[in-house]
Amino acid sequence: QSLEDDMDILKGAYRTVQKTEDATELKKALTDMRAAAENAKTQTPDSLEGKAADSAEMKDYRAGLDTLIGQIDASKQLADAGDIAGAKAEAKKFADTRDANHKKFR
Ligand code: HEM
Repeated sequence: QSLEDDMDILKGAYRTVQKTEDATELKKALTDMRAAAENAKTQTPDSLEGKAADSAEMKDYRAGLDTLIGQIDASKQLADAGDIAGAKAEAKKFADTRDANHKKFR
């Protein structure tokens, strides 16, 4: 599963997170997003090709994904507690993390 595959999964599942009011569907989409973000951490983006895994740039890249994973977990906790509106409000923050990291690494 390539980084592009991971990003395509993030895109599709994020759309579901934003659209759905169904708790089961919401939780599944968040779980799918988390797995894709975890897999993306094992990859090297084209923009960082040749950088060592422990380089500052690669650490910054993985930190961006950890920020997203933290937000996904916060949203999932709210969804698990039955707070669908809260989970969706938390999920609005994903877009800031996406945009900031796309500026740096895409
Ligand atoms: C909700 C969060 C995010 C969504 C929906 C998203 C979505 C996407 C999409 C649709 C693409 C284009 C994929 C393609 O070419 O087929 C992409 C590319 C990319 N994204 Fe994201 N992204 C998200 C978060 C992030 C984060 C947090 C990072 C890094 C920390 C990141 C790094 C990248 C990079 C590096 C590319 C270019 C892929 C390459 O180098 O081949 N994205 N993203």
